[in-house]
Amino acid sequence: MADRQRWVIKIGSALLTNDGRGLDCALMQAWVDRMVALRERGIDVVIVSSGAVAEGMTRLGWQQRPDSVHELQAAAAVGQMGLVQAWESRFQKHQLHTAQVLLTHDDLSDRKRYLNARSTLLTLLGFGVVPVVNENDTVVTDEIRFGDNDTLAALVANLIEADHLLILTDQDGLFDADPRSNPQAQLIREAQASDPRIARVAGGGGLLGRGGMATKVRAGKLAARSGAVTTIASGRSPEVLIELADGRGPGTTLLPDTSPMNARKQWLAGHLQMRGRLVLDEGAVRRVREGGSSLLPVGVTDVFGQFSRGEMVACEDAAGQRIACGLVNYDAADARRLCGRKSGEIADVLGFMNEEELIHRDNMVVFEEVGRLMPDD
Ligand SMILES: Nc1ncnc2c1ncn2[C@@H]1O[C@H](COP(=O)(O)OP(=O)(O)O)[C@@H](O)[C@H]1O
Ligand SMILES: N[C@@H](CCC(=O)OP(=O)(O)O)C(=O)O
Repeated sequence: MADRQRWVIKIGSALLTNDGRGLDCALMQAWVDRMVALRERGIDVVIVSSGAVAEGMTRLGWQQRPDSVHELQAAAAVGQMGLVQAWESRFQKHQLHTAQVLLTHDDLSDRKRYLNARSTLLTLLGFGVVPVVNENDTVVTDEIRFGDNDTLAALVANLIEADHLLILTDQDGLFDADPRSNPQAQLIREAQASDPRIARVAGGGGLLGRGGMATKVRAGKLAARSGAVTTIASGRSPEVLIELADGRGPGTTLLPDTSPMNARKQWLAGHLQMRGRLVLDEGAVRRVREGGSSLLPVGVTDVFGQFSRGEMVACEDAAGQRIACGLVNYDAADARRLCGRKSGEIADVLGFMNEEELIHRDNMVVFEEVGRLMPDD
């Protein structure tokens, strides 16, 4: 859990559908081949795929995007079939499965549904499945929609605490003016996601998509809340996926204000409910507080509550004072069995081993570390 990265890759309608001429299956295959290469390098991928309306219009033989909401919803329902078929069959070539995940705004604003969506996505990734997310266009109305998939992708990046949000579009990145109308425009290579100047140069989009650059810049700002770095790049060259993984920087990079790790930890602390408590002995308290260490089972004396692997638990000292909280690598029953045991004994005690620590440092927030109070549980 601690050492694999998670990337959300958002692909816009114009790119995916050959500017509305139909799904570009050859380009999709090229992306899929690179996504499989990313997975082999330890990067799990969630795709946010636009294009349902555009593909639905092609399938229904419509030349003009309709104004009526019901016609748009009907087109999205038709086109969504094409999208999922196309993604599934491209991944099938690599013996991998995809999963369709259709979300609405309500799903992410209701706490219970938010946590359910989070668990489902993480479970899918754990099974080696590639989730393909889109807005559930058939049931949303204007008042309750995300509005564009750039925003949806950023919220998905928050949901799964992604390391990276990659927005693939039809331009090389964010320019200092819209390059469609200003051929002299210059590419902006890097900026703080919160910099108001980038919001000023980002304009609206083309005929098929919705948001243009304005929503992509806003998505970068949203994604930064949970520590994700955003890259806006051209999807016409699928090699950008590999270049990014190599640390080369195509397109425009939008950075969180604090370090990605700190932002992610603050997000975790503020957004996940605590499901249980671990009581730490003095040595573990010291190591977690002062030594910057992960929490090992040997330093845990008691476990309270029912929780699953990957859920948030509180860490307390013997007097009940909260020291930290974090995402736990073992469920409550296994954590109980591991109390006081050395990491080398985990496989003997449980018959398997996920990780040698109960909570990895990267998934742990120590109170002083982020200078804020923990959420209520
Ligand atoms: N400052 C800018 N830099 C680059 N592109 C811009 C800028 N302002 C507006 N745009 C427009 O945004 C478009 C991409 O957005 P959009 O059409 O919504 O794509 P997608 O379908 O990939 O979401 C570009 O084709 C471009 O015309
Ligand atoms: N849910 C819609 C998304 C529309 C949308 O945001 O498009 P885009 O700006 O191309 O990412 C669809 O699939 O058509």
